[in-house]
Amino acid sequence: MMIVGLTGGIGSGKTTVAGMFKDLGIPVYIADDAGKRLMSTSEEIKNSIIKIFGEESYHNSDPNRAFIASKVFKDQNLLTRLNNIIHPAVNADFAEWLKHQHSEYVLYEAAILFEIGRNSSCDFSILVIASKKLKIERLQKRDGSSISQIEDRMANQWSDEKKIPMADFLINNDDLESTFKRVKDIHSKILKAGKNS
Ligand SMILES: CC(C)(COP(=O)(O)OP(=O)(O)OC[C@H]1O[C@@H](n2cnc3c(N)ncnc32)[C@H](O)[C@@H]1O)[C@@H](O)C(=O)NCCC(=O)NCCS
Ligand SMILES: Nc1ncnc2c1ncn2[C@@H]1O[C@H](COP(=O)(O)OP(=O)(O)OP(=O)(O)O)[C@@H](O)[C@H]1O
Repeated sequence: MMIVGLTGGIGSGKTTVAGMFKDLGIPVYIADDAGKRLMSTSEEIKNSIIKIFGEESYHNSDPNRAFIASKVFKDQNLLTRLNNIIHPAVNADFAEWLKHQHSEYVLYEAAILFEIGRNSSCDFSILVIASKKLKIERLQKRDGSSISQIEDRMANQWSDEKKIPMADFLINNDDLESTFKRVKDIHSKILKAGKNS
């Protein structure tokens, strides 16, 4: 089964795009959601996080995400340590999930893909982009985030300029109608590539 990686900077619209593939019948694995779930259910992850960030990082079994975010997006070394705890657990969870899927291909959606070399285990990669102005507007509307909170996260992700040449398919997520057209176009190209291989 083919694995298609879907990524994009914060607020680019990757979850919105993933939903469009889901509507076309494609199984979608959302790595950010899996990471969140595993942080709340795995004692091993919880203990490793508390070791680094202290007791304030959890309230019982609930991670204090705002507290952890306030630390890691200001300190690359701490973010790498957090990634090193969560990513192997997400990879194992994805491998297990994949065993139960029956489709020509599945979509693996993640905030960081190229940054951690995860694209090398994908058959194709899709990058969602939008202008910085649009991303900030959408995030402020969705989360009420401040510009500095958004910029801290952007600083920990590669720029679109760096990622664009690495992606097999690009989606410029301006308006939903043209994005859905592009999704259908990419979907048929992936299906065709699968038939020809
Ligand atoms: C730091 C945490 C607790 C903040 O939680 P919060 O609910 O505020 O954010 P959420 O997880 O919904 O992510 C929102 C956006 O932040 C950015 N972001 C999240 N993790 C990362 C990361 N490791 N590197 C760069 N940007 C990131 C992305 O643009 C993402 O879409 C959380 O993001 C986290 O645990 N991140 C590290 C693990 C990870 O890489 N997760 C993503 C793929 S598994
Ligand atoms: N083409 C679009 N037109 C208008 N609003 C959009 C469009 N695409 C996405 N949005 C809105 O912008 C916000 C961000 O989109 P979405 O959550 O899909 O982005 P994301 O890349 O997954 O974000 P994050 O990086 O925070 O996980 C959402 O509220 C979504 O409904």
